[in-house]
Amino acid sequence: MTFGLFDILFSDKIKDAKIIFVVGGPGSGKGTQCEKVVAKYGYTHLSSGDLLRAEVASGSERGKQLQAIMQKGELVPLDTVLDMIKDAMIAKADVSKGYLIDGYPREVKQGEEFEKKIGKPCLLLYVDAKGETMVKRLMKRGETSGRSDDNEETIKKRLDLYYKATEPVIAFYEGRGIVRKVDSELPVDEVFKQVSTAIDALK
Ligand SMILES: Nc1ccn([C@@H]2O[C@H](COP(=O)(O)OP(=O)(O)OP(=O)(O)O)[C@@H](O)[C@H]2O)c(=O)n1
Ligand SMILES: Nc1nc2c(ncn2[C@@H]2O[C@H](COP(=O)(O)OP(=O)(O)O)[C@@H](O)[C@H]2O)c(=O)[nH]1
Ligand SMILES: [Mg+2]
Repeated sequence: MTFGLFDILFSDKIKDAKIIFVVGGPGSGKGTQCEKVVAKYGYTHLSSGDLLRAEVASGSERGKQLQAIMQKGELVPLDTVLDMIKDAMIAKADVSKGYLIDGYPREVKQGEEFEKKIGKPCLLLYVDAKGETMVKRLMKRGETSGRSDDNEETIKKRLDLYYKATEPVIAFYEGRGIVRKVDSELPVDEVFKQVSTAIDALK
């Protein structure tokens, strides 16, 4: 691997910024909590799903391929998501004191690659809700979201993949002592109190 001047400047800039992984099942409330963190703490919110949907919306050839994968509830190639996150982080590097990386890592390998190319997270916020709760919320969101993956069949696949591939991510970072679990069965503001406690504890 070679490092260009650009990479050195980049790692220098984000060295002091806090990186928070926000992990939880589909529909658990990650996006909802991240918006509130942005409002209170001024962190930069980067939703990997939103970045991918923006690429799809651009109508590019790459977007078409992504759309097909997302429609099936599968994971897009690791490098694709990571490059998008990295570019978005660079774009905000001058103004950002912290980053919320929402919906990433989806599997342990994604976390390892992120750390190699970008940096280490200081916290993993685990947004926890029951499977039936998540399905209910997504079906409801699907009435208005316009998201082609908010349908019963794809929701089931996303949930299966979450339990299989993403839950091990939480165990992996528990080993490092940086996981804080919030109970997303509670009302949004109660969940946010737990989120705030976890963020306030960062030094
Ligand atoms: N790191 C990521 C993030 C997203 N995706 C793809 O993008 C889709 C939508 O991602 P996201 O918006 O994060 O959806 P959910 O996890 O279902 O979360 P949300 O509750 O925000 O809908 C996923 O099903 C997957 O196909 C991916 O492959 N890799
Ligand atoms: N009742 C309740 N609904 C919530 C809560 N958090 C999120 N929701 C709803 O659940 C749906 C999914 O939330 P979202 O933030 O998009 O979850 P994400 O898929 O994890 O990003 C949305 O329609 C939210 O309004 C919560 O704490 N309580
Ligand atoms: Mg979301």
